Amino acid sequence: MLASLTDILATARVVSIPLRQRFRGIETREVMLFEGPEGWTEFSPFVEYDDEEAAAWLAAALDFGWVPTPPLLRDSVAVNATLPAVEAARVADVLDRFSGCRTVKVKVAETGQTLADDVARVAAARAYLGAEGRIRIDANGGWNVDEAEHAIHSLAEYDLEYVEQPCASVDELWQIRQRVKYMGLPIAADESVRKAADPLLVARQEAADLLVIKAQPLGGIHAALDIADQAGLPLVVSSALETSVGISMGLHLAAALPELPYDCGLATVSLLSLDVAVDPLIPVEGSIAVRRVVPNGRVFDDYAAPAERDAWWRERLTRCYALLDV
Ligand SMILES: O=C(O)CCC(=O)C1=CC=C[C@@H](O)[C@@H]1C(=O)O
Ligand SMILES: [Mg+2]
Repeated sequence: MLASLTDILATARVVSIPLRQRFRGIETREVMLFEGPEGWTEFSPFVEYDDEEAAAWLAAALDFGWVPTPPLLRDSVAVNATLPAVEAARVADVLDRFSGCRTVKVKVAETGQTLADDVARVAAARAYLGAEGRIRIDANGGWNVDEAEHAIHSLAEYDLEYVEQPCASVDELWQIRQRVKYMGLPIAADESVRKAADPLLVARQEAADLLVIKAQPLGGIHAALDIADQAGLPLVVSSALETSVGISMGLHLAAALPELPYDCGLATVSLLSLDVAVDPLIPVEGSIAVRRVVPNGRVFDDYAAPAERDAWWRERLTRCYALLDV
């Protein structure tokens, strides 16, 4: 038995934090935070996720709050800027918030937008970064194989580091990987890892060149390290749009990986209009120090979720806890 439900609920707080701009279809991020013997931890599955999917996020929160973290191999992690699907004219404004990041991940294939919007956004990111910067794109599975091939051809002139989840299924990823192999452009899997019944299938099928791993969806730092070890592919650690408490979990995962060849997607506190931490985990000269954070009690009060949302999260946590083997 790791933690009792009573202990978890005793310190639990739910906050509702406005985003600076819309990201993955939301404008407010609701998260639940609680404190274990190892420190503060975060449980923040997106609200539309069902209990079965959310239970892995709870396992992660308990792992970070109640189990000592594995040995750390680095004390800071180089991170990328994350550029939501904003119009090209706003790109510089958004990227100014990511101090010193040499890599930008650009969201593409947003519902309601066109390939021309993506080209304009990626071009603006390249103009901002100059020739030395790295650009990766993330389509969140929004293209079919033909659309992905066409889009990749249109965007390749901006010199892409890799393409994250261009298509939704493992089979489609395999196909697009074959089609663009001649370009030397790596394909990364994200949803095919974190939302899959078998997170290792994409690696076994050779449908990706690298994997994006996220601590909360994969059941925590220890579970993610296990998956990383078995996958045998290069890895990028990325966030789940958490507060600094959840980002700290991701940083500890990144710091424990034997190899870390890419900048990590852990700078997303900069997408929030405020953070819960006294000293937020935001990049300084392109890197974030690996440390735990302590929430600011004033944020708990000023940004407390409304009573009915607080009750919803407590009920959700209780149902997810019942699904865990603790
Ligand atoms: O990887 C990054 O640069 C930041 C994290 C990020 O992009 C995401 C966080 C949360 C939800 C996802 O839709 C999204 C992603 O697809 O990787
Ligand atoms: Mg992604």
